Amino acid sequence: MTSLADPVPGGRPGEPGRAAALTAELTERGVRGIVLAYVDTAGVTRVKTVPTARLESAVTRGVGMSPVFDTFLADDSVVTTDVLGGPDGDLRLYPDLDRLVVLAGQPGWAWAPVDRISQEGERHPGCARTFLRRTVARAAERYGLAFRAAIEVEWAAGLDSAPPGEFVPAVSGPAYGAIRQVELGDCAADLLAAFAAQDVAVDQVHPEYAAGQFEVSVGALDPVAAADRSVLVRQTIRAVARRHGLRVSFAPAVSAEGVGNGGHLHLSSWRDGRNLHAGGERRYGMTPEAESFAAGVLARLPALTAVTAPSPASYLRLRPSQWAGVFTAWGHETREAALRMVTGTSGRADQDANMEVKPVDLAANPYLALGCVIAAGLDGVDRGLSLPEEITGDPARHGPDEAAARGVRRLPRSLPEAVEEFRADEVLRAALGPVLADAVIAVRLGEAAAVAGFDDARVAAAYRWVY
Ligand SMILES: NC(=O)CC[C@H](N)C(=O)O
Repeated sequence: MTSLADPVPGGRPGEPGRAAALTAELTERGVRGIVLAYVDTAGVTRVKTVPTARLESAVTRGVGMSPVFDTFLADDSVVTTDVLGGPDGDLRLYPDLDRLVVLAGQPGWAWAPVDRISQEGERHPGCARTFLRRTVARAAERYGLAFRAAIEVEWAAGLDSAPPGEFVPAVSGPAYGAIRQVELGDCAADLLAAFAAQDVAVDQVHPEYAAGQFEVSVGALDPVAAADRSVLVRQTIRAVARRHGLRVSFAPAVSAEGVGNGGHLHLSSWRDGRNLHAGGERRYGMTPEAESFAAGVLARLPALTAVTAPSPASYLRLRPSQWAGVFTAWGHETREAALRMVTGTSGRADQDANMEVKPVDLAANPYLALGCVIAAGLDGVDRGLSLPEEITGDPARHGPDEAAARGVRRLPRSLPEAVEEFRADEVLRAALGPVLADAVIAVRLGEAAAVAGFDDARVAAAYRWVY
């Protein structure tokens, strides 16, 4: 286990000088408190907040929080593993000062992601952010690889004045329609201003397919920063929307029917500043290593689903022909393939080429999802895997025999099915380590048990407002 003697990026205990200077600057800017955020195993963002004057103390000594949240469910009940879930113990939350942002959509507040560290100064084996950082460091040390990642964020805008628990779309009009853009225009403009003030590089914001649905795509960063950014983007959307009388849902399925909210993950692997997904001799410019990386991800998609689609509501979204990518297939710019090779505009492939993993939603803990996808890719590199034949069109149109002949499988249709795949996956479990792997299994089975006997509408309702 790593100790605090190793550098903790950002919130380095023993950096009181930096924290003091920052405290003065934040106070000057009218920041009253800092939101300290992390994402639990179930995918719920949990926070503590401290007054700005306590930042220095938070940076040097951390802020207490029980480890019990590692096995919290989305409905705030608790399951247990051999080592997690009891009432004992405490952890310290250390804010990462490199990622501290003054929140433009929540005047008076700043925000920072945290690492969770034991009272003795050991890294907590259940800390998802530490897991992702460890995975990225392993890729650098062992393979000389670095990554760039971005997580798309889809959300449904509902009226805050709707009866509690209900979703009433805040905008009307067709998918991708100008009507929706006009109806959300003031809020979207404030959102763009908030993102700009927070240094979140936005590629685009647009009305999406489902009722009240929008999407924002942001620029790629190193994986830990990309996961942090995904949490910050949601905090920002929620806060700005609220000031416009809107309530937002990032749930995989806001309603039982129709297209859901995805959290597609874009990832490229790099060596020595070169994008390995461009300029290579394999299909669509992939280098052999990028192809093996992609093939490793493709091979493990059924087990990855337990991490990337972690909610019972995820399986309302993961249905064929709804752009969620529910078959183990890859293609070039193919919207129904679980793995889509994106080559970008001609002339920019060396910057833009990446792979998009679609069966990912925003119930997923972004640190666990990115770390597990990277671990799967690295295993593909280890094994020198090649990609099978690509697909075009919707795999759903193939009968079972043809699909089997092409090696195309439907991803798990339920959380318990996904858990069975995950349980059998030694590579993912080893990457996570036993504490986190057991937490994933216990929490997923707990979520499945919590909705046993529910019909689809009740499942959608149970998770509509928690992520
Ligand atoms: N444009 C899109 O890619 C839509 C994605 C879709 N909403 C999903 O659930 O993944």
